[in-house]
Amino acid sequence: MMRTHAQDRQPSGVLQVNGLCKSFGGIHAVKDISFNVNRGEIVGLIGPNGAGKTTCFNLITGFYAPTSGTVHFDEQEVTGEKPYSMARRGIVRSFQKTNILKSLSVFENVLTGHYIEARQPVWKTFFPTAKVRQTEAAIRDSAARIVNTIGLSRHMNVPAAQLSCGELRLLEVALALAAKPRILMLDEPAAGLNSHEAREFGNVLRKLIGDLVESILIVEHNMGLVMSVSDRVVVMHFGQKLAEGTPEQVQRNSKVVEAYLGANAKEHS
Ligand SMILES: Nc1ncnc2c1ncn2[C@@H]1O[C@H](COP(=O)(O)OP(=O)(O)OP(=O)(O)O)[C@@H](O)[C@H]1O
Repeated sequence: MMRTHAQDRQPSGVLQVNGLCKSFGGIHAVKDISFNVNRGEIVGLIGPNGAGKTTCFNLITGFYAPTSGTVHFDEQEVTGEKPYSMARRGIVRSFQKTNILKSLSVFENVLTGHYIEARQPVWKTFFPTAKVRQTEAAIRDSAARIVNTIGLSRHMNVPAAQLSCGELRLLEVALALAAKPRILMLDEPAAGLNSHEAREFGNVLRKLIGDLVESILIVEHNMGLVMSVSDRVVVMHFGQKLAEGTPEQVQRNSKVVEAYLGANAKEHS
């Protein structure tokens, strides 16, 4: 399925975040954040260090319960549900490195992700009934499709230990895709990538929309990647929403420029 650009469509909200707040003791990490992620969109969530992006991400994926505010997915309230429940609904996040088994091949890693999702014990593979054989074939087809879409088919049988940094980042996304996300949640997926690898990574993300996932929410410091891949960008600063708009709009927004310049000035002082 080809990607239809989000702006060509009627917006239809997959994820709605409303008035979300999270405090840790006296620290207000997230203060009254509201935004939508619509079907067919990639939304970038950006902001200087400590702005509250990861906290916001953890609230949406169920790793933290909000102090107040709501999260709706497909018009159903999911506020405060546990991560496994969010994942079952289709809100799936990727994890850096931790889920990759270095001695297994790319294909085997993605297969493993499917077994976890299908809750089919691997031993059943050795005593297959017709139904198990059918599930097995569907799992292998799905894993192959994911590896192809993610652009790692050349490395299908290569152990993960031999992959480059850029390929490992793609494999992390592939593992998340094995859990059949509707909205894919990526927290700094391009960490450590050079500009060429980040561009390739962005191209892959765009291919996923409308094919393997409905939407993507990406938290990322690599501005080149966020601005080239996102349909809309939400900017956070000191826990609050500072701006929202197309990449062009937020890059021209003087409050956004000031927030980043201020943060950089602090880092370099
Ligand atoms: N578990 C926690 N306990 C106490 N304070 C926390 C906790 N998690 C985050 N914070 C604080 O909340 C604020 C927002 O942090 P958060 O990690 O969400 O920001 P961020 O925008 O993701 O930053 P970065 O880009 O550096 O990862 C920071 O002041 C941070 O110190």
